Amino acid sequence: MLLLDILEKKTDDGVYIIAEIGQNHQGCLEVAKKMILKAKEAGCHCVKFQKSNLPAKFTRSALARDYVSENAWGKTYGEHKEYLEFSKEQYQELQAYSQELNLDFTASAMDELSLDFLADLKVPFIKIGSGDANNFPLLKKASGLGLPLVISTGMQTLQTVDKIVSIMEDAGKSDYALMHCVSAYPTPPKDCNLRLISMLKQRFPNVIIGYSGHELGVAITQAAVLLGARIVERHFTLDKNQKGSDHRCSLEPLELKSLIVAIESFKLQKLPLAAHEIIAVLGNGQELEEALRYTGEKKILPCELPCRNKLGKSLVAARSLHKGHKLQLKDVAIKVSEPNGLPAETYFDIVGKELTDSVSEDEPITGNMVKF
Ligand SMILES: CC(=O)N[C@H](C=O)[C@@H](O)[C@H](O)[C@H](O)COP(=O)(O)O
Ligand SMILES: C=C(OP(=O)(O)O)C(=O)O
Repeated sequence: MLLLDILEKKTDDGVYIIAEIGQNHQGCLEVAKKMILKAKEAGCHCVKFQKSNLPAKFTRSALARDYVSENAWGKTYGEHKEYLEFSKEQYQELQAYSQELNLDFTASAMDELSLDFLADLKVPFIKIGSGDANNFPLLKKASGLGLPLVISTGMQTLQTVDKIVSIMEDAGKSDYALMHCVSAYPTPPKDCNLRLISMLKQRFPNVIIGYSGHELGVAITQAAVLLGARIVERHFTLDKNQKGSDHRCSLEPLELKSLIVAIESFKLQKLPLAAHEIIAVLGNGQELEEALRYTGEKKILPCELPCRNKLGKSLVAARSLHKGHKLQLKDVAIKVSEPNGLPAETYFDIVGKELTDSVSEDEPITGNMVKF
């Protein structure tokens, strides 16, 4: 199945399934290849990795901070992330292997250099993860690459989602999808907020809506499809008990296969179903009911705050700036910063605002440094 056929609305049949290998390969190329093969055997259409250029994605102090966690692959967060990054040659090898298996191969671009990297690799589409959904310059650049985009919306407000759509519209882009997502690992069923899929479909009738899930099990993702999600992304693992932050909320091969078989059995032309019809189809479980309960507007949920604080993007100084300086866009970069600065969605709001304090290059621009 081609993602583009769904994005260009050439078919109203089929759900495109992405196995998010992410960093569950444990930094090992052979494990990554085995995962690609298992994803193919499970019936996926695409395998996805995460691509970062570390100094472009993180500030120096975010990379230097100690990473004390049972999931750490290094003493500092930078060493941990470096351990999990593949080189260009390794990407090429994984891409060639996926192509042999007739599987789409791509990654999320977690900074502007990684966008260039993936465009050079000629991936079939680029994923923008929730951590960059409020990174408006990255979205603008991505919208100009001539490649389809799949954009997640976890840990963001409705205002930010509206802005993503207006950036895409300004670029004349129609080959993109929005993924409903809640950035909590694992996401408790009551926070899955699945009805936001219907809200997104209504609000943006010309945009394909998908679901990137981080909950345990497969029933809630099946419900997402019955609500009309046309793209599904789930983290994938060979063994949930391995070391690593994402394994627990990932699907093992047999579970992923069972999800795909279930999705293939749905009569997509008859969708979307209402919440009570979904419960009738999938069975009456408390978790499903919680996930389908109407919770109102799209907002940043308390369960997403740990992820937003750890991996959300902030405004940082692109060069050292003095107190009294009036900020221009070229003064500001967007990175994961420790401590956090102003959230990335304020990027355009700070133009012309005066700094009340000096700030060094690569340090966060915080709210109390800017005269609003
Ligand atoms: C928001 C976002 O990027 N989330 C990603 C996709 O879901 C995750 O895979 C993170 O990369 C992962 O959880 C980070 O774990 P650690 O911090 O242990 O490397
Ligand atoms: C963070 C990512 O995705 P999501 O926000 O969909 O979990 C990603 O694809 O790297």
